[in-house]
Amino acid sequence: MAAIAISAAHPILVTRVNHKLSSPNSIDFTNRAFLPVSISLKPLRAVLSSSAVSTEELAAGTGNNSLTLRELCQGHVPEHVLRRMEETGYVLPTDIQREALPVLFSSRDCILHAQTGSGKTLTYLLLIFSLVNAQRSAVQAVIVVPTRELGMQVTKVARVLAAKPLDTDLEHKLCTVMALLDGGMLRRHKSWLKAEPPTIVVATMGSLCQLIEKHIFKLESVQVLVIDEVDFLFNSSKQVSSLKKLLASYSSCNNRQTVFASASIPQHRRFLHDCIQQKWTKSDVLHVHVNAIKPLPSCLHHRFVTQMVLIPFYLTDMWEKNEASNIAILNTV
Ligand SMILES: Nc1ncnc2c1ncn2[C@@H]1O[C@H](COP(=O)(O)OP(=O)(O)OP(=O)(O)O)[C@@H](O)[C@H]1O
Repeated sequence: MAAIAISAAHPILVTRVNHKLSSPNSIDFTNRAFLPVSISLKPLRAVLSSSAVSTEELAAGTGNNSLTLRELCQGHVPEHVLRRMEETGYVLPTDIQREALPVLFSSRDCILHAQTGSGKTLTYLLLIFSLVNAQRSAVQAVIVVPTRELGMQVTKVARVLAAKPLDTDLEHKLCTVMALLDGGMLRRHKSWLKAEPPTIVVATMGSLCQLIEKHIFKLESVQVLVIDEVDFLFNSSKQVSSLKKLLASYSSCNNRQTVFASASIPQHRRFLHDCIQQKWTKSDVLHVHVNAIKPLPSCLHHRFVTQMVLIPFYLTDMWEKNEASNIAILNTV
C-alpha cells in the first residue's frame, strides 16, 4: 500500500531577509519562517515541477536584490552549464543561492545552513561547475551523501547540468559524474575510476572510505569536497569517525575548498570552532544561515512518497538507528 503526500513548498525566495552578523564566521539570514509543512522524513529530494517560473514571479523578484542566477554565476560557471541551468528552469536564485554563491566563488569554505528544499544542492553544484575542468582526467569534486537515495538524486541533478544544452554543437568534452553508493558499487566502477576518472564523484561515506583505504581513489586532485546533510552523519559514531578521517586527509591537499550543507547544524558555533581547530576547513570558513520568511509561491511542487509497509520487528531497531534507510520496499512476512 502506498500513500502519496504532495505539499507545495519553497521554490523561489525573492525577499531579502534580515542580516544579523552573529560572529565573524557566521552570517545569519534568519527571519522566522512560516514553513508550509514540516517534513521530518528522511530526505527524499523534491522534484522540480516542469512549470517554469512565471513572469509574475520573475517580476516579484525584481527588487534591489534581484540578480538572476545567470548574473550571479557569470564569469564563474561555464556558459553551457548556465544554459542547462536555465533550460531546467533555474532562473532566479533562492535565498541560500543568492547569499552563498558569491562567498563560494571567492574560494571560501562554507557551511550552507538552510531548510530542506531551499536549493543547497544547486548552490554547491554551481560552485563545483565553476571549478572543474572537464578536459582534465582526474576527479576534481567529491560530494559525500548519507544515503544511496540522496546520492542518486544529487547525481541526477549534476548530470542534468553537465549535459549538452539543446541546439548546441559543443565540441569539447563534458564533465562526467560517477555515483559510488553503498550497495551499488560495481567492479567496473573501480576500474573506470582508475582508467578514466570522472570529473565529479557522488559517494556515500562507506564506499568512499573503502576506495581511499584500498588506494583506488586519492583526494589529491580534488578541488572541492562537499559533505551534504552533514547532520545525518553525526547520528552514527562510525560515520563521524570516517568523516573526521576524510577531512583530516583532505586538509593536507592544496587548493582545497570544503563545503558542508545541512538543514540543521546542531551546536553550529561548536561545529564552526571544530572546523577551524581541527583544520577541517580553512580558518575563514563562513556559516551562511538562511531561513525563509514568507509562505512561498506555488511554481514548485515537492512530492514526498511514503511507502507504508509491514516491517519485521528486528528491522525497526535498525530503522531507528538509521541503518535501514535504504529500504524502500520490504517483502512482508
Ligand atoms: N533557483 C531555483 N529555481 C527553481 N527551483 C529551484 C532552484 N533551486 C533549487 N530548485 C529546486 O528546488 C528543489 C529543492 O532544491 P534542493 O534539493 O537543492 O534543496 P536542498 O536545500 O538541497 O534540500 P535538502 O535539504 O533536501 O538537501 C529541487 O526540486 C530543485 O530542483
